[in-house]
Amino acid sequence: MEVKSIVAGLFSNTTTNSIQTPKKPFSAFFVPPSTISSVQLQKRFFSYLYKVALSTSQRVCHSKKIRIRECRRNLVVELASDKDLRSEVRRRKLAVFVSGGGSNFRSIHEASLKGLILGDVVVLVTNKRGCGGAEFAREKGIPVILFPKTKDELDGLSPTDLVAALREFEVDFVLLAGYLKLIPVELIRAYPKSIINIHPSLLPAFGGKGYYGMKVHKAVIASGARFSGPTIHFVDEHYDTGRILAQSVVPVLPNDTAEVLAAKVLREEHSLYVDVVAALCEDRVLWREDGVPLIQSKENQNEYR
Ligand SMILES: Nc1nc2c(c(=O)[nH]1)N[C@@H](CN(C=O)c1ccc(C(=O)N[C@@H](CCC(=O)O)C(=O)O)cc1)CN2
Ligand SMILES: NCC(=O)N[C@@H]1O[C@H](COP(=O)([O-])[O-])[C@@H](O)[C@H]1O
Repeated sequence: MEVKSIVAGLFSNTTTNSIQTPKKPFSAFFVPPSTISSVQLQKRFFSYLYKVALSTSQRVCHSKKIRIRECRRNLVVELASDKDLRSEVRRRKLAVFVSGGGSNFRSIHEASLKGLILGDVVVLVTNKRGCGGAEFAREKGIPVILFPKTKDELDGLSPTDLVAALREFEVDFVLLAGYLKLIPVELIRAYPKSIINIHPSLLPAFGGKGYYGMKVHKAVIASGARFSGPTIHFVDEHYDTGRILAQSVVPVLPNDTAEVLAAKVLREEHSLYVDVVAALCEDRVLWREDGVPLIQSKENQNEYR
């Protein structure tokens, strides 16, 4: 029998929307408060419960851990999988790559500060030291790295040095957000299934070399497409050909200009990117056997999208 049902049995008939208290105390352990102090009683109760749960968990649910915490004068016994405990205790470290204003970067940073993302932006990477994203990072005390090294940016890092720098920052995930240079194979090999990019169209349409920024939205309008929207995908060696992870749809209206469409898509990007990064940091991205990545619902572990 799974530990959860044993533990639930301890709290049968109690309402689930309040801190649970035992309905049928253990006669062997439940000594009327008049005999011993309530603190001693609680300690004895916790100890018993922990032994029961632990022994059962060792027999039945090796992947589960018992987390017993005292809530006011009552006991709440919860089951947490290794994954829950790990994701609960370890915030992920994020590197964001930008080339422009950085509104997606700002949105992710603010979501992190609000606790919507179980991770923190620990470094910003850009090919344009004066861009809006880099300025914002400096204002927030986030280190800025220049990449790549070019004739305009002699201080830029080489691919090898970039990988070393990201390792130094203990980066777990790399998020491209308006970065306009090709990510080198050295970084892709160093961070397998850990680099994602947001693109402002429904890939595979309107993607690839030459498709960035307003060029994308102008092409969508000119094509007569009735829908557009952002795509978040894993990054491989080529532009916009990595595995698609998430998309969101935006209607293209007959009198939409490229600028109007860009604004609608960008708004959708901010929401989608925060949701996807939150899933990444909570280990809710899983890979289907045919190689398609799926996002597990936070509310229902049996639902994916
Ligand atoms: N290895 C990868 N690197 C990058 C990817 C990727 O999927 N794999 N995505 C891009 C972002 N992007 C689309 O989402 C993109 C960015 C830039 C270009 C492009 O054509 N760039 C021009 C140069 C533009 C400039 O320097 O101003 C070019 O290469 O000629 C296409 C798609 C980020 N990196
Ligand atoms: N192909 C890459 C590309 O076009 N990326 C796009 O650049 C913009 C960056 O905005 P931001 O700097 O405000 O986040 C975003 O719309 C993003 O989808």
